[in-house]
Amino acid sequence: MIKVAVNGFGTIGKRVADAVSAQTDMEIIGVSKTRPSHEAMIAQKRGYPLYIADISKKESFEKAGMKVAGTVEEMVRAADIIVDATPGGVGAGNKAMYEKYGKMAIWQGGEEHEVAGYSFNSSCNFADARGRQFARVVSCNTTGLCRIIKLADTAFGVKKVRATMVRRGADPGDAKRGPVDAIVLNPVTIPSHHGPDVQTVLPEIDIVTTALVVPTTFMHMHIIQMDLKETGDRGKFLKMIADHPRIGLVKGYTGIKSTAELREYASDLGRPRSDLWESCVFEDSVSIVDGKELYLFQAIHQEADVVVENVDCIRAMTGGASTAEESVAMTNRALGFETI
Ligand SMILES: NC(=O)C1=CN([C@@H]2O[C@H](COP(=O)(O)OP(=O)(O)OC[C@H]3O[C@@H](n4cnc5c(N)ncnc54)[C@H](O)[C@@H]3O)[C@@H](O)[C@H]2O)C=CC1
Ligand SMILES: O=C(OP(=O)(O)O)[C@H](O)COP(=O)(O)O
Repeated sequence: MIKVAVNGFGTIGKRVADAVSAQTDMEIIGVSKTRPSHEAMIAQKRGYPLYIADISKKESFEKAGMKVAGTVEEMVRAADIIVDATPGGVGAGNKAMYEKYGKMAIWQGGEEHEVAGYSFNSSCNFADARGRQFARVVSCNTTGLCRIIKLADTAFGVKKVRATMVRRGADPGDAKRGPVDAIVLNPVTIPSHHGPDVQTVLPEIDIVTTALVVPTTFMHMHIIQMDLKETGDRGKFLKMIADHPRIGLVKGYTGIKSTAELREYASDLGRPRSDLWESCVFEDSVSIVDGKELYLFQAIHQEADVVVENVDCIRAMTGGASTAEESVAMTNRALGFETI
């Protein structure tokens, strides 16, 4: 059993903990919280040993009826590998602690590529993770871009990519963030960080991205155009998408044209937390113009797509599976996850 600790039990961390604990070859040995919040209560309910960054807060957890297993440092010592899902920028500060105890660690997309020197996506570079002490799972948008670009590149060769990300303003539980009434250019400058971030995984891809933020909470929407090296074949590409274990096809006949309907669909499917671990490509949007220009829309559930990638990254680094196909199949099976 691979002993996994989750440092930072928030939006991503709590999902990674549940996904890890569903696997037959991994176990959660601890999760960390800074305050006795509603998420700490859930950790306790799930039976995850609760560690705290600041041990002087122990009493406040105990007053709230929560058992504290120890400090984050003690949790790190007990683990084989740590998934660091602390807020962007905080995780890098934990590197010295992971180095001190010689532990493997995985950071999230809110950290710079340089924190690990290696960025991961299971559809693209699984084998390169083997034997590494550190890795970073790229951000939710970058994960969605990597999956579909790699697939198109495999099918027809990709000459260049131009993409725009329409990003959700805040996660559903994030009451403090906006915008409430604005379309925000984020950033105003071009490119957004997503293009260079894709190149940390797929360095040969010519890509420019732009991004804006809108007042929604569930999913990002990508408008993607790729110039192909060979003449594209729509039928072949749709079949490849349908066969991909991490990309789902939103069929035209479902009538789904929005993130709101996708959320309803995920909820009706009985997905935990309405999570869509797969990229959701709108079938009717997939178009090939003048033979070599591919266009499509895809929706990306920001809270979910990186979760399954973290599970695969654990296996890739620890040698728990020898190929991406093997790990992806194990991860999906344990979660009862079949793409839409
Ligand atoms: N929320 C999203 O849509 C996505 C987030 N990410 C990345 O995942 C990482 C985590 O983001 P979220 O889960 O959204 O953040 P979050 O704010 O929901 O959760 C972070 C958790 O870390 C805890 N924490 C804060 N400081 C800590 C410390 N010093 N030690 C231990 N725990 C601490 C907080 O209490 C909280 O539970 C970031 O790098 C972010 O960029 C990646 C993909 C999507
Ligand atoms: O990784 C994400 O987005 P990103 O791919 O745009 O960096 C998550 O949606 C977190 O984004 P946030 O930095 O807007 O909270």
